[in-house]
Amino acid sequence: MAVKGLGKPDQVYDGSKIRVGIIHARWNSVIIDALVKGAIERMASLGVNEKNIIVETVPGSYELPWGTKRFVDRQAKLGEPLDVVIPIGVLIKGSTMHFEYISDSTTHALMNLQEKVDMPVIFGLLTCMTEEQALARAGIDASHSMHNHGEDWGAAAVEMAVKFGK
Ligand SMILES: O=c1[nH]c(NC[C@H](O)[C@H](O)[C@H](O)CO)c([N+](=O)[O-])c(=O)[nH]1
Repeated sequence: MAVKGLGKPDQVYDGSKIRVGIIHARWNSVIIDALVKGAIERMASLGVNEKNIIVETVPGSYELPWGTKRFVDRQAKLGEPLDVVIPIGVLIKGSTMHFEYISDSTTHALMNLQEKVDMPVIFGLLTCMTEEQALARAGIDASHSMHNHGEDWGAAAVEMAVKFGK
């Protein structure tokens, strides 16, 4: 019996009235692209209009917190305010402590950002020990051993924006 993983939603949420921002890093782009695609496809299946999904990028995961804050501010200034934002990054452990420091600092910064931007900031950071782990969590490993985590992030974005929107 599968124990781990996202449980069934308490109801199906209608995303037709929300605007979502996706801001993704450009490191490990093959994995990033699969995660972004999965998030967009799941949100479209929940009624989010693709013209209401705005995609922005930053160089790496470390830039996600500041980039997200400025992205949210910019959209508000344009008169196209976001209801929820999904920062997406893929960190893969190398031979130094770089991975640990970016993973930890970026995670805390994204969590704390929610109060500052007053909207849900979905946690779309993969922190993987190997490339194989990252490929599996984007649903693109050879054995398709796991589903695409981007789909979970898309579903969480719709639920949080609809359930707790302003
Ligand atoms: O998004 C990532 N950024 C990474 N580094 C770049 C970092 O996020 C910043 O862009 C850079 O340090 C400049 O600020 C990574 N590694 O170093 O391994 C990584 O795996 N993933």
